[in-house]
Amino acid sequence: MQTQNHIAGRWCDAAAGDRFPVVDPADDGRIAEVPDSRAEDARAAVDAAQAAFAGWRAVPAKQRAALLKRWNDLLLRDQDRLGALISREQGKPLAEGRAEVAYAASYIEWFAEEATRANGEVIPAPVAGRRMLALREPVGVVAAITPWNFPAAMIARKIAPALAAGCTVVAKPAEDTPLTSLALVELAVEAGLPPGVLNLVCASRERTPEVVDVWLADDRVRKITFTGSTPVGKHLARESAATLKKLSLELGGNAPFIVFDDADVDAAVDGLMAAKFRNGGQTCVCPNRVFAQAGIHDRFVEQLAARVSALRVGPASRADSQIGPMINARAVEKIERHVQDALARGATAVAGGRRVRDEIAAGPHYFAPTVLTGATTDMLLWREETFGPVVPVFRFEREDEVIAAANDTPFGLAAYFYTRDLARAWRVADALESGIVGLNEGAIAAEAAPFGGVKESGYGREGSTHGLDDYLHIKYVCQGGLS
Ligand SMILES: NC(=O)c1ccc[n+]([C@@H]2O[C@H](COP(=O)([O-])OP(=O)(O)OC[C@H]3O[C@@H](n4cnc5c(N)ncnc54)[C@H](O)[C@@H]3O)[C@@H](O)[C@H]2O)c1
Ligand SMILES: O=C[C@H](O)CS(=O)(=O)O
Repeated sequence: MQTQNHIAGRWCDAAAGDRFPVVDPADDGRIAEVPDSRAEDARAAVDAAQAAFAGWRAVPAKQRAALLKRWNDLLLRDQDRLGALISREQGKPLAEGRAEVAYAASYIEWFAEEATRANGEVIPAPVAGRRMLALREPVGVVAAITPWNFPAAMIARKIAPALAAGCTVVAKPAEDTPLTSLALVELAVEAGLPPGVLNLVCASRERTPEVVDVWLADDRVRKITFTGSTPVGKHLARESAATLKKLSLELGGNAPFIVFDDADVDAAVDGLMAAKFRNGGQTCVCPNRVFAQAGIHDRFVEQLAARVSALRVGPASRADSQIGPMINARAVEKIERHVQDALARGATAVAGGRRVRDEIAAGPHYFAPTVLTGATTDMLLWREETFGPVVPVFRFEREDEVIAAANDTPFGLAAYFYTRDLARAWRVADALESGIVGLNEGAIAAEAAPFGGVKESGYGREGSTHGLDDYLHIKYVCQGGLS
């Protein structure tokens, strides 16, 4: 298990020698300790990335692609080991941990292919004697800051396009889940990544601002790519303005999930189960508010409650666990606060509604998969992202009413709706204010898709052919004297 920073091609402790613990959310048991970095370590990482940039950008794209392909193959070779590590430090069921490794690898494979397609343009000159070109060039040193909920996939979908574009990287994983990122960097080194191209520093929650503030202020860092909460995203946008860095912000969500009277209700329940309970609801694109039209509301709730009540809660060490522990005490406290607030304001729990602690779910961070009916817009879970296994159901009558409700949030990451009316499908897809729309589908994540939000869910796109653009800028070259 790799437990040191990686800077300039060397595995090393923090300069001050401090370390912090990484714990298993299933029981708060200590897994390992990793460096608790400070400003000195952050600067050393930028020094290394800057020193490596000229050489890395000069490597032919096909060679960069070959290295990424080797990295992809190594993740798949070690899928069981990495999946178990993800589940151990993040808590998700083992099957989800393994699936996340494949998901992370799919981004690396995708950008290995995209690396060789960063084509420029020759532009027809409007006047004689000139040759005009648009070149796509790597932006330079990229700082990547990632969350705990998908510790492999989130960092892979940042590092892969950055390296594909010819950028070099300094990265800081979430304090709750650094071990997965360290393991991925270890495999990148095994794949042949040159020293300084990819540098990773770990930091505790307390030391993270000190590390990231160095990167924000350093004008050698030309881009920040961040996935996490909207408040932190806004902080990074403010603080990076002084050196005008390029930004990609994948932030919080508050996804609506709408089921119309004309929907296939069975399919809608299947779609909600897939979208909502992946990673125990700790996913930025999880439905956070479910709207059921009056005609199918009761049938939909009855079917949903039965499915949710049957979900098995337990640690990743049990093969039959479907809902793992939440990441930490703060997460469970927020979920409990949302549920208790909703119940106090008139909601009814038709499934779950409380913490779980039994002989199987023996740790302190479990919450029962929950369905609340009678949800109203004065509840905390209306305006805040619960980030847990809680489904509040709001009843509605008309299409215009539910569109207004769905859009009544500062967030705009994902939205879902189920209908079999073709005209309604396009009316609603057009009207929803989100970067991602699931139409009769709850499982929308894929490396080929442009993933990102609007409004206060951020900007920039990860994955797809658009994902490389965030790591490139366009240089216009005009050659004269040719007539
Ligand atoms: N849009 C997406 O793709 C996406 C994906 C995953 C999570 N998220 C969002 O992230 C949130 C949950 O994840 P989280 O709790 O890890 O988010 P978070 O914002 O607390 O942390 C994300 C990262 O930012 C770092 N960070 C925290 N405070 C910082 C500061 N002051 N300066 C610099 N860095 C700081 C953390 O150490 C971590 O590495 C949710 O809102 C979720 O919706 C969004
Ligand atoms: O939590 C946020 C992730 O981006 C979700 S997904 O795995 O990309 O769908």
